Amino acid sequence: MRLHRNLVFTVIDSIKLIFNEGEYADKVVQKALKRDSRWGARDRKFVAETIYEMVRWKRLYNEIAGTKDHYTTENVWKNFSVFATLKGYDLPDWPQLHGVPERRIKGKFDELQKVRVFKESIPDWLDELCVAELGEKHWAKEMTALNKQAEVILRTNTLRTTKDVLQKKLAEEGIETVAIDGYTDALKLVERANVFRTDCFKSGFFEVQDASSQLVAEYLDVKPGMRVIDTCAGAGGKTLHLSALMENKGNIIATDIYESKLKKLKIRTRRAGAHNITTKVIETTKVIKKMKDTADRVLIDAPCSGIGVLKRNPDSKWKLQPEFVENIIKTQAEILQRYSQLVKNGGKMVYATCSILPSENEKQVKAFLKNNDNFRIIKDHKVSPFKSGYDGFYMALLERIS
Ligand SMILES: C[S@@+](CC[C@H](N)C(=O)[O-])C[C@H]1O[C@@H](n2cnc3c(N)ncnc32)[C@H](O)[C@@H]1O
Repeated sequence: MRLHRNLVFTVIDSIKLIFNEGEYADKVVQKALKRDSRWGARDRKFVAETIYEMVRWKRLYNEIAGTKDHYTTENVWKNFSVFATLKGYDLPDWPQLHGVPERRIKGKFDELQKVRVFKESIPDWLDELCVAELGEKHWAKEMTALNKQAEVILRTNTLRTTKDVLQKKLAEEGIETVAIDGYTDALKLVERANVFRTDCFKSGFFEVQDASSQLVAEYLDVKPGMRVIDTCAGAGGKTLHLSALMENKGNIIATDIYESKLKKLKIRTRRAGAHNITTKVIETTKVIKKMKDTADRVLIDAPCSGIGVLKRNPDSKWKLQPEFVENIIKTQAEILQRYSQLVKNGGKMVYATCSILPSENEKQVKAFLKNNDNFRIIKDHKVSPFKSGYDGFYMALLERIS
């Protein structure tokens, strides 16, 4: 396999932005892909996947290359040479790649496979936390799954089209997809492509949304005509899904503490043709108080550690801090308590996270039920990245009974 100069230089520049400037990997990848409009699908795949691989395997590559956390251009090239050697690329005769110790790299890689924190390329504290929460055997499987590359999954917007029509139209635009068993509206891309450039996207025929995430809105058991409050709506991935499930009838109030996120939701709402969504920024507790006891359904897609989506956001491994996880667990308990008050008697609520830690999931629900005997749990569902092949998620369906 050959390496192409302009693609590799794009990767090197991107890695410096992520590691030295703290920029988000997904944003950097998006920017990198815009660098040269002549790049074909294979070039784009190389750039995106190499950036993600170098972020994902940062600790392992650092250990092999002997590089530390400050990424001088020289160190980034060293890490890249580890990547290229392990992936079996022929190293070209470029000055930056002179004297790469290929045999030593392979030997060190084999040696490090015995130590999980290097083998899986993960910070010590995160490994310890997950072992404590899940047990070593379970965590080892999840970690391996979370280090795989994320696939691109679309959710058909049934307000605009059907899954079959979408599949045909995307094929006409050169994008092959397959349906996935058990996920009603999902289509999986056979090969990575820039779906945002398609006419299908511009026409609002789909949203990009992981398969596991597509289970959450369905779990809420909404019906057309209901009053639904999506409390942590963000940019509205699940709000839009709720709107489609409600066939554009009824009323969805999408709230968040960040106006900027709700602004993005408004843009997406227009493209999707969703007419039953209004947005409300939670500036004070009054916003919530006014809506007390009014909702048929409440979705709490709570802020979380994001450990279930490390596959999609490998840079979170390096950005996440133990204090953040501790604090977010407290926030989740508060949010669950506060927003449960929106549910009217006989109404239902889903508490969901994209984490696989029991302390963010079933333990939160258990503690909530202990303090709120006016709610009962109907069911819950843990989505394991290892078993499903998609993101890790948790969802619990609760009902207000008095
Ligand atoms: C997991 S994300 C939501 C993702 C979104 N539901 C989607 O499907 O695209 C959690 C959201 O909760 C918001 N948030 C954090 N604290 C909050 C609070 N106290 N009340 C409401 N929203 C909050 C964050 O801004 C973030 O957008």
